[in-house]
Amino acid sequence: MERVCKALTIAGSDSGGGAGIQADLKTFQMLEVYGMSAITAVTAQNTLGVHGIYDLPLEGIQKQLEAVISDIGVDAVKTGMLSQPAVIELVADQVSKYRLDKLVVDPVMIAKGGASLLAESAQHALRTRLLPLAAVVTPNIPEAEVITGLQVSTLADMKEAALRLVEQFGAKAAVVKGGHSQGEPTDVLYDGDTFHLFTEQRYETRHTHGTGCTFSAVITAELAKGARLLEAVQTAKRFITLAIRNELGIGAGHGPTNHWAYWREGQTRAKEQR
Ligand SMILES: Nc1ncnc2c1ncn2[C@@H]1O[C@H](COP(=O)(O)OP(=O)(O)OP(=O)(O)O)[C@@H](O)[C@H]1O
Ligand SMILES: Cc1ncc(COP(=O)(O)O)c(N)n1
Repeated sequence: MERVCKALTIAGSDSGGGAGIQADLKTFQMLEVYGMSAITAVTAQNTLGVHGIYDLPLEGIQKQLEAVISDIGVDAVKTGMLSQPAVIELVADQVSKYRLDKLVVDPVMIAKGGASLLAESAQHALRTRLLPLAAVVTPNIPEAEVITGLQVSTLADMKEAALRLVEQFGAKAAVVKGGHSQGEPTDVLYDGDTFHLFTEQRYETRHTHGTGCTFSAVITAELAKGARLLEAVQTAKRFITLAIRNELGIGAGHGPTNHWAYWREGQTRAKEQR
């Protein structure tokens, strides 16, 4: 029997299917990783925005985590929308208790449409409880600014923010994503030792809902398979670039990305080599 790699996402549900739990599970599947979820909140959401947020009771979140960790096992785990400070405390406790060292923290704060997905009162717990446990943290530019207190405009600022996330806040590595910058989107990885830059062409499209979730889900899936962080980020950049380039044109607002584009490219390449 083949060895099955398993990844868990702890995040919010996006009824529209483009971000959150749904984006994470689709991404895991496309990378041949068995996906599991612990839902923190249910959002009523589509490409036009977030129309309602319904937090789950803490007990329900804890039960989901214990159920999957105790029986199925987890090779890597990621966090997305955590909503409230108590959820961060709970997740930090569980990650420590079960020694889940391949932890990818996507510090989701605000949805594309402007809805808040993390209470301001939770920022302290994010900084002090979760970041020190992270194998890698993957903020976009506004999130990096909130966490570090720096103003991030240039590539040098992105590097400084990534450095601080590691040296000051205790993450083992950080990727500051450049989707919100001007010009070519460059992502900056600092692995505690070296900076690595990942640049691709910018695609002018409104279909970028869930890019951050998808990007961090690829990193999680690749770490679950045993990839090194640098390789995992390289794969994430390729995956998200293809997912944006091959847009699906769904919905009247910020549509989802194409979660099967990377897989399809692999299929095409395999056919050509036959
Ligand atoms: N228009 C674009 N063209 C190409 N790549 C992009 C574009 N927008 C974002 N990216 C890439 O997508 C990934 C996610 O970056 P981004 O900064 O958008 O994250 P995010 O804001 O957390 O996403 P979201 O909040 O939509 O989930 C990064 O690799 C970034 O460089
Ligand atoms: C449940 C959930 N998690 C994360 C996001 C962030 O994605 P985006 O910034 O693209 O709206 C979201 N909108 N909804």
